[in-house]
Amino acid sequence: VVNGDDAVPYSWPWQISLQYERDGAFYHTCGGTLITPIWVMTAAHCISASRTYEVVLGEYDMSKAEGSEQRIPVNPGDIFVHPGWNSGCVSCGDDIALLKLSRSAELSDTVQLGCLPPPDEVLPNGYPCYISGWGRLYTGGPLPAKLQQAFLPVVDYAHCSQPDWWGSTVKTTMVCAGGDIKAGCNGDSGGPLNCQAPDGIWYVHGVTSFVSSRGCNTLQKPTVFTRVSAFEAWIKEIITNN
Ligand SMILES: CC(C)c1ccc(NC(=O)[C@@H]2CCCN2C(=O)[C@H](CCCC[NH3+])NC(=O)C(F)(F)F)cc1
Repeated sequence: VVNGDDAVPYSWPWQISLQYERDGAFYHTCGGTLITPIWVMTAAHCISASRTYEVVLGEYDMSKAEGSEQRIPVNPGDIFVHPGWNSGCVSCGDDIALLKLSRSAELSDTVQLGCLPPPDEVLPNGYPCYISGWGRLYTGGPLPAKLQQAFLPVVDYAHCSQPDWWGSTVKTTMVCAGGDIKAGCNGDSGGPLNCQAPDGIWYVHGVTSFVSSRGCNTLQKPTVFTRVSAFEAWIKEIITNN
């Protein structure tokens, strides 16, 4: 997250860290959202068939064990990438995947479920949301130890698809947010775009998908998220049938 700040510890308790194994150790590669005690939603582009994954819940400061962490392996056969995903075309959309954990997470003050928005709900321009993640602090920069967050207002499709913004690269199955000095960055992929409804409930409206290859916080290139409300039938189908 570029130009964000340290989140209040465990204030986004559905945020997870997706980690892959290399030489016996695990490394953060993407964010994700716990949507049921045993299912995690992340981005399809975070998944490589050849890797072994683990989900870390109840994480805050990656540099120390704080006692709330739960490390749960993901079995390779329990990774469901959206059938429409094309790894050579992030702008084609469908950048969403579901991971079934090898055991249920224990819910607590530090580990909670993220709520899915009403199906097909599209937020208006300027709606206040927050991105959270352990992605780079600036383009090409380091990963933070502590979970970061940044205020990222929605940029509606009419604005986001303008020629000098994302043009035809953005689709209506995506949500844009930001476009100024705050942005997601590499490593935030798969994480949530958190938006509070008038009744005070937080909903996860986006799965962090892409930023400009010219730099994470490029003006008029808002962070682009998979629009969760466009995929609720698929999410329900996968969870119901597996
Ligand atoms: C023009 C369109 C097809 C297009 C749009 C944006 C990009 N962006 C990028 O390639 C930048 C540079 C590093 C990774 N990255 C990204 O945007 C990657 C997704 C890459 C998927 C493609 N392999 N996502 C992220 O870094 C993010 F924002 F989710 F945290 C690439 C292509």
